[in-house]
Amino acid sequence: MITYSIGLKNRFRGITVREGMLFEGPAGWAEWSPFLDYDDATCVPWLQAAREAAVDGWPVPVRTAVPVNCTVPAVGPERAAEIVRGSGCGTAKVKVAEPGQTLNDDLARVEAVRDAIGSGQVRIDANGAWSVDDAVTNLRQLARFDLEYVEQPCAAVEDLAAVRRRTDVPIAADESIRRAEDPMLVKKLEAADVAVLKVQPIGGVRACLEIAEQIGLPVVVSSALETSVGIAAGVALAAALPELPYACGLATVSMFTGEVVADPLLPVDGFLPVKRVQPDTALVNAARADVARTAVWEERLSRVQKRSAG
Ligand SMILES: O=C(O)CCC(=O)C1=CC=C[C@@H](O)[C@@H]1C(=O)O
Ligand SMILES: [Mg+2]
Repeated sequence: MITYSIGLKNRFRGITVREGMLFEGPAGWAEWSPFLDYDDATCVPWLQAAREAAVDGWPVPVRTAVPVNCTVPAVGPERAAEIVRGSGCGTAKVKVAEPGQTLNDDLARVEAVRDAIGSGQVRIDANGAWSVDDAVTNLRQLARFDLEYVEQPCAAVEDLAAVRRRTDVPIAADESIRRAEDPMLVKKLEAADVAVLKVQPIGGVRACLEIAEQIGLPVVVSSALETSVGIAAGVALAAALPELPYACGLATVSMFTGEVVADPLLPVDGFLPVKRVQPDTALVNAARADVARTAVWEERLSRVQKRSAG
């Protein structure tokens, strides 16, 4: 059992360091890395996903490579353009509505990304930060950069449905699926055009495949900001889906300042290869968390294990 602690190049989702655990089972390596602000109950599906990776393995892939977007955090326009140009990806996902920033910050960032990517696709993610009215007015301005879709403009699924009826920009549901009691509400309320699925929060590749089948929407597989060990599970899902019409949000390894795998899952010409990965001893040792953080994670794991067994 390894606990890792790796810095992020830019603040993302309010964090600058990513922590998690890695372990090996008969089927291969697994990552368990629920965000630190999640309570124990929320961490249970994350553990199911790790068990699937370690014990059961993943379904047979139907493709050998997965198209991916580059992910642009809430940085300034110059840095945003640099990230896009350095990625080699034909699709970019841009974070908007960052706390403490303004619509003008978003407009400048999305404009820089549109310029950098040329005729490629630009999608944005508001992480549920807008009200329905704010979403409609902000999208009216942001739509001039030709958006592929907006991910989770508002927090409530009813609000997603309301925005969808008042804008031409397609809507993707992320938190409304991964953090909802009933992910199928998105379908019932016709709240989205695209379903974003993340393997760890949803409880594994097979759990995601089931949702994909039931929800009847095109799926974008996205990362939960993992090392290449966790990203491999997302790639396995994307590789097993019968249809994959959009680029996936799995090119996040480059957001880390370190890695645990010698041949990391970084995109080449906008695609990730479908493969399992193996941690490298020297890289793992460099990424290893200190004694205090390791103890925190070991306690967390044992609490969540008890909960998930009971
Ligand atoms: O989708 C991507 O391009 C990368 C993954 C990503 O954006 C996220 C990963 C982890 C936590 C989330 O806040 C965030 C998201 O909301 O989609
Ligand atoms: Mg999202």
